[in-house]
Amino acid sequence: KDQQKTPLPPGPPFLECLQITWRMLRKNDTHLIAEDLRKRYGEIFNIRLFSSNLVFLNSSRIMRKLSVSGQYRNVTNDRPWTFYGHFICYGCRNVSLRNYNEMLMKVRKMVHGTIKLYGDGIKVFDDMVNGEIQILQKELENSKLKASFDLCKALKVSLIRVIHIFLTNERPKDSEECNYICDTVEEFDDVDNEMFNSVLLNTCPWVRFLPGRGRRLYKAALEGRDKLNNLYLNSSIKERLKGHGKGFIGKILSEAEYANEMEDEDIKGIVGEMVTAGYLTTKGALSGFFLLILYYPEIQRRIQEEIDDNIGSDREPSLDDRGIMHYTNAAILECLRFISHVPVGIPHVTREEIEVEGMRIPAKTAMVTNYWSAHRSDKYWDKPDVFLPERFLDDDGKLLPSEHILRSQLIPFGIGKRNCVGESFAKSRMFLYVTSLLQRFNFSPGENKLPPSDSKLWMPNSTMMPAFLNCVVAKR
Ligand code: HEM
Repeated sequence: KDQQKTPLPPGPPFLECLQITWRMLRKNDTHLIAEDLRKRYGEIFNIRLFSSNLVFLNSSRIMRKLSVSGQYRNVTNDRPWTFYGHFICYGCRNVSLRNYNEMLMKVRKMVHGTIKLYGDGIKVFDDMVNGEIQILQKELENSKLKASFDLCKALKVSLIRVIHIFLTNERPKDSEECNYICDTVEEFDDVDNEMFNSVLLNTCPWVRFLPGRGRRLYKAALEGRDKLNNLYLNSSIKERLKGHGKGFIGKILSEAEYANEMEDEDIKGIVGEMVTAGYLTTKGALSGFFLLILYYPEIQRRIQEEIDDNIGSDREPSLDDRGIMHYTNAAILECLRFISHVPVGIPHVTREEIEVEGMRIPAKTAMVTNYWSAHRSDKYWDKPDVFLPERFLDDDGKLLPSEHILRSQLIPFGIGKRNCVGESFAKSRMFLYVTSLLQRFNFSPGENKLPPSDSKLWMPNSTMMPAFLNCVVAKR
């Protein structure tokens, strides 16, 4: 009786819910639909589908309240069932698709500890990434004769190489090995992404037994997964990497052996996830950043000025420089806000019924963390649809401190118990790539048309990135 008194969050009427769901399935632009609905219904709304509910959380305030505050956090951090998690990730044995329990906390702690960049010192990380950036720089230098260079493609190879070194602590031996690694990672990522978004397989898992698209996709995902496992976790590589205890795989294998709690499937799930999460998101972030500076040459010029004044041209940028590069940091933060690379995050699920701000969210309800609206709402941001790094600077041109109210609205990596474990890895690579490339090159639009500057107009995907990025690269 009491429950009936507390209403569900507001939302559109039943027929409109059906139309909305159909559009989400067809176009995958959940973030844009959700922003329209937020304007009508506010920070929490509900899309009702027969007996189930899909609740949208549309501001950092409400996401923080539900995932961080003690009253809620133990019951709002599970994940929904997905075909991908169940059939490809060995029954959700990676990090992102596990439910919130003691084992997840242990796995997160282990991954955090292993991913911790500065465990071996900033210098080791600088050297690893800078070595790869130098290879990319050489490629860019050779591109000067071409009228238009596909920067997306060059970044892709470079970032896959970084992930490979991060995992194994070894550089690819030669171009043949590098091509094989790139092909394997890309093949896995493409099919992984498609499968993650496949409505057909997520709603009707039995189609994997029938001839047709669903079965083909399922088989391709299994093949991609096994090829990746063979690349990184075959028995001789495991032996070698565990032996030197370096790189993510070496460290996690030693940790797992020590803790004696992880099975082969856990390691495979986690390593596969490091490849997809570690590569795709950062590729999206960097290609988005360089697209934006092609549209805003003034911003490119100001970053270069800051590099010239603080780092100069005689040495490579280092993570130690971050503290003095206020404008560059502001531009990176603004890029993360403006694009919202993972616009609707990974859904959370309630374990028990909860009441929040006079609304009831039943147990087992999927909650969509709508980062897009959190970053584009005019309630929290002045001119939200304008790319404006200055918004993160104070009157003296210094970066606003992280506890500043405006900075607390920016949550591209999520917050609370399920926040991104790769945040510092992603931010560090962004800083080094941006500063190292702008130190040596000017980027300008090429002859071909560019994708639109506003990610609102890009092809929607679970990780947003421009489809291509043709530009002219000139040595400074
Ligand atoms: C610009 C780059 C990146 C962005 C914008 C990003 C964003 C996110 C977001 C929004 C979430 C979901 C948070 C939630 O559910 O509340 C997440 C989770 C996660 N991210 Fe990232 N991420 C990035 C890079 C990375 C990297 C480089 C790695 C690994 C090397 C990584 C690994 C993960 C993992 C394992 C999770 C799941 C955490 C959990 O469920 O407990 N991410 N990320």
